[in-house]
Amino acid sequence: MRTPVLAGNWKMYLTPAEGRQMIETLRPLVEGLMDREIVLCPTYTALAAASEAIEGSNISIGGQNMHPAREGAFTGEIAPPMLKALGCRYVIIGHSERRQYFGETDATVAEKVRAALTEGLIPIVCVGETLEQREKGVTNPVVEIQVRQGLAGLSPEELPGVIIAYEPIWAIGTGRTASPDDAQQVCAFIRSVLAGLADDGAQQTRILYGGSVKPDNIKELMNRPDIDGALVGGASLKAESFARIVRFEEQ
Ligand SMILES: O=C[C@H](O)COP(=O)(O)O
Repeated sequence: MRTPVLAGNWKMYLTPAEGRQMIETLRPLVEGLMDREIVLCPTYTALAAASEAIEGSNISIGGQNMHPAREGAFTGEIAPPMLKALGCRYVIIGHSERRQYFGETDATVAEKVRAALTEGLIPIVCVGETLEQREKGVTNPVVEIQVRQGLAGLSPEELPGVIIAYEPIWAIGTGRTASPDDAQQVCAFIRSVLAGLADDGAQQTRILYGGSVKPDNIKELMNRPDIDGALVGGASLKAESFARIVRFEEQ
């Protein structure tokens, strides 16, 4: 039995005050839901306010990225122990926006995954194909390379400590969601790739879907056997819509 994960990625939105307000509104709407993990990933500057605002609740926080080193002369970067010190339990690694705009590769993803696990952070590792790759019919090989290289060097025992987020790039922020069946197909394929790395571990590893997840499609997505939750962008900025997603409630 895999515990569902509903994670909100605020990207470069919400100031500390706006983030705090969002969490204060969210808390009563998701209170008592202990059978799922509820995660918010604010900007670095909103992490401290979010950390205070979630205290005593069933909501956790995570970083959107981090540097793999524990410290060093890396202007503008944030180290894993700094995320930990702010109360983060999770960290998103290799989001397609990081890969597209900031030159992240499967090799840097692998380095960061290792650093996150060493620090006791749960990495949410993002993979997914472009529209061009989907149209060429190469989704599976593209995703397989990202999974294998991004998780390179992990032992079979470490695998269940990682969360994979399948996010087709063409579905991010476009309002165009992969159909639940298409998303299920790729998530099942990812699980088969994981099974090659760790037989039992693959059954325990959570695989999320991301890309225009909304209250009106979450239920259908969660009905699929290999989709264990969602990584939500736009719809996680408002407490009401994120709460509906967390509760698997259609509008
Ligand atoms: O990290 C979240 C994804 O990029 C999905 O974003 P979206 O829900 O706005 O499409």
